[in-house]
Amino acid sequence: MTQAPTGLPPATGAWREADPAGQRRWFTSADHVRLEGGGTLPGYTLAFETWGVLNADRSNAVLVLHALTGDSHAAGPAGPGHPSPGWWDGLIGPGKALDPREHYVVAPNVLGGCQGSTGPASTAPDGNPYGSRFPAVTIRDTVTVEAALTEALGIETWALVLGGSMGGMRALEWAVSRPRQVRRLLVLAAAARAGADQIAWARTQTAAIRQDPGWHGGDYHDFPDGSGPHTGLGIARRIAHTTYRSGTELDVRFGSTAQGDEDPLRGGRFAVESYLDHHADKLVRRFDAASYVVLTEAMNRHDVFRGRSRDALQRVRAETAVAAVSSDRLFPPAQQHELARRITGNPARVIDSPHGHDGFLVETDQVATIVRDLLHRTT
Ligand SMILES: CC(=O)SCCNC(=O)CCNC(=O)[C@H](O)C(C)(C)COP(=O)(O)OP(=O)(O)OC[C@H]1O[C@@H](n2cnc3c(N)ncnc32)[C@H](O)[C@@H]1OP(=O)(O)O
Ligand SMILES: N[C@@H](CCO)C(=O)O
Repeated sequence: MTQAPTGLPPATGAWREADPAGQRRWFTSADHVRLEGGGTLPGYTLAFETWGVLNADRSNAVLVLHALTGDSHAAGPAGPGHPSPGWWDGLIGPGKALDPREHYVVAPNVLGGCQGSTGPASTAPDGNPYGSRFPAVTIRDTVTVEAALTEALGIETWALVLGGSMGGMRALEWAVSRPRQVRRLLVLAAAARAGADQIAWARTQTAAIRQDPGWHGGDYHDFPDGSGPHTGLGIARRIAHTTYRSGTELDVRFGSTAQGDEDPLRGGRFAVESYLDHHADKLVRRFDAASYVVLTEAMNRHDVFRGRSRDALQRVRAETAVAAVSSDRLFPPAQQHELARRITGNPARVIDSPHGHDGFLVETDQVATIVRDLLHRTT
């Protein structure tokens, strides 16, 4: 119950051991957190998974940060609490770019999430779900609580911090706000701040959730019938998933083909509609709509320059790589080239992929090459 996973005593907080069959553990802090937007949390829990062992001089720790609907299960097979295999299984494991025989890999579930960390569906101190009372969080807030987990794990400096999309925002914020703690940095498919186009797509999604009669102002978590804004969340996912893939990919894969023996002339679906329905159904089964809103809005507020000088990126001390996906229409490569130039003076690496924004999840071989190159650079 109070044993730190590395065998090290936690500086603050308490550890709770995991699913008996899984690797997931929880770090709980009773520290009161003051959030950037003015809200507060009277303590919090972060779920996380680890692979490998922290070495004697604590120099081999790697922080892996997930995207919007990801979780702490970055690697390994599906199992209890994890209906899918790890989302970066191609990157983490023996013989892979992040090898647990060499690295101590840590993957926390984000604050505000719904896969073990404190979020709107969690129980507040009064015994009821936070629901609409869950405060607004920012990417900086997520880093603040991850820094507490870092300290509790006995890690002073990360050998590498990496992530894509929202994970890339978190990684960048780590390197800007805590430059001495990040020796290497990999930002994939993310930008220094959210742009109007990303905020606009996000707004359409959060509006779909909030307009669902099941939303009830965000207070639906304890309805005994399990009802909630499931339709709105499904619509949000359909919109989002379209932005996560390229138009060319969708055209090549699906064209205007009908789904199975359905007839679009008689109310049946096109194959691409069925594909989006499938992704919507899958997300609704595994994700909380209020977490989706909280985290989407955290991404909208991402801005490493807020309250800092225009030279904020000059704070980064890490050996840095920024990577773009060639067909990303949500975070277009121009954003990563600009970010890379401002940190390193060079353009971003480009992952050649037809899969759009999701390329950072799909093209693990190319991501692995970038990780290996970065790890082997001398600093
Ligand atoms: C359960 C968890 O905890 S997962 C948490 C971590 N997940 C994430 O971070 C990201 C969430 N997932 C995703 O974004 C994407 O699914 C990715 C990027 C991981 C996978 O991308 P890809 O491998 O390219 O998969 P793709 O987009 O082609 O989708 C494949 C699915 O669509 C289904 N599909 C394909 N065509 C159709 C169709 N015409 N009609 C219905 N379904 C279809 C496939 O059967 C497959 O289903 P399955 O995933 O249930 O096996
Ligand atoms: N498809 C991924 C990436 C989003 O940026 C997710 O759902 O988390």
